[in-house]
Amino acid sequence: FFRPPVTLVSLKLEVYAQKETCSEELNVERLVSKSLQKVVLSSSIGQSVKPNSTNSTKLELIWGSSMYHIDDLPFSCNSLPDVYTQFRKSVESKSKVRSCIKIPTSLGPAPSIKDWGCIPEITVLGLEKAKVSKGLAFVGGESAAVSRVCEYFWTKNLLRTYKETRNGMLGPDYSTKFSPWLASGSLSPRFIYEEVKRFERERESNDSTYWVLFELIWRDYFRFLSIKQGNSIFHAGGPRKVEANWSQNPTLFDAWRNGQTGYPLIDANMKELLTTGFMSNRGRQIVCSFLVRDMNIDWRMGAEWFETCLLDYDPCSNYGNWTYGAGVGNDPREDRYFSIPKQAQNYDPEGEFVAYWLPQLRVLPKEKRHFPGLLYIKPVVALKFGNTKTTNNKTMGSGTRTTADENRWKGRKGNRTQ
Ligand SMILES: Cc1cc2nc3c(=O)[nH]c(=O)nc-3n(C[C@H](O)[C@H](O)[C@H](O)COP(=O)(O)OP(=O)(O)OC[C@H]3O[C@@H](n4cnc5c(N)ncnc54)[C@H](O)[C@@H]3O)c2cc1C
Repeated sequence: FFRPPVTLVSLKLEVYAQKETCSEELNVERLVSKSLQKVVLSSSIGQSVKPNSTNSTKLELIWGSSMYHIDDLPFSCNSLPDVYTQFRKSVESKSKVRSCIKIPTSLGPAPSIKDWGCIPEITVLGLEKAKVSKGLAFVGGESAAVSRVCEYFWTKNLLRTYKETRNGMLGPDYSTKFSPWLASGSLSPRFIYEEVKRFERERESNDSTYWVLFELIWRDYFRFLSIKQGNSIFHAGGPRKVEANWSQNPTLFDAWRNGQTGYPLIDANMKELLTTGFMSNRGRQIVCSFLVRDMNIDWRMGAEWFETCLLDYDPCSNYGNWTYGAGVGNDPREDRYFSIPKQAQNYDPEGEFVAYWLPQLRVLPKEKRHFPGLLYIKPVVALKFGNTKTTNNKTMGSGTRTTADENRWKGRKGNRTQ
């Protein structure tokens, strides 16, 4: 599936798309380019013209997905720093974010294409519209994306407080919710950068206004890392080739993906993902840690489930974050355990989030909602560090991975995950 952010068939018969970095996407680029060379064109008088080197339709790939342009990095992608902070400090001091290109006043007439096809209604696909009162109703396209930037920054003034609210889990406004538009190419990170800078000039400049850029630099970092690390971001051992004895227990994995683990914080997050295609960053870190640390399940199964469900799925950010979460990413300091009792206490102290997604918990007093005991599903695994609220985030080591598990996985995901 090819999702070019901008695809224009001009009168010169060129197709423009954004340059991708990961192997499956690069393969699609090659296939599209090859197929375009075979496109038979109609001349102005309606005759078929044989494609040749001068008249065949060309695929023009343009770098456009990151905030810092790849050509403006102070190092080549192959010598990218292995630690995020080094990358961030380097680009912040040595590179400049390019301005957005001005929108042309006119693009000329649209090419005459008889049948554009149509996008099927979701009911035709056997799906139903989810009824979610506490979330953002994502609408596709650039206009909706720009409206969201305008709403979040200017109308609601939420950029001022982003750093304090960004770890929330419930509602439309604890974080920007820009990611689905960024992933589909409907929103440029350079546009967000310009709007942040304008906000800082016209309203206020503080830690929160900076923090949106800080997060967008993470996004850039994962994209550039995918060039440096190639397919190793899809491999069990990750870029560091860590040997670990992961399980692929289907019962445990199904409990996780269907939100039936017996831990309301995990189940509520997984139900949100299944229903809406979105999950907060806090939720993603918690369910990832639970899958790999408490369940010891192969992190790639989790990453692939996210790939299936997420509206903002992007191979670089998804597999990049999963490798970090599983402790196989290039920076071992990011190898963290998220204690469910502690996360529940800090980020959902009133049990509002879990009660929203798991209505059966609403009758319980707030302090019982995260550990409802016999009133809820029996936990499918015990927590590594028990149910105490005082457990700190811990760094854990990993064991040795078996060849049998590795072979089973190869069958599912092809070459990319060898
Ligand atoms: C296991 C896991 C998987 C993830 N998979 C994806 C994915 O497939 N696609 C995706 O876009 N993000 C992914 N993320 C990153 C992050 O969770 C989402 O970008 C964020 O939750 C989107 O919500 P938001 O736009 O409101 O973020 P905000 O908090 O408002 O952040 C603003 C923007 O910064 C970027 N950003 C923020 N955090 C991160 C991060 N950790 N890594 C990379 N970029 C970040 C995003 O583009 C985001 O839109 C993943 C994180 C984890 C822990």
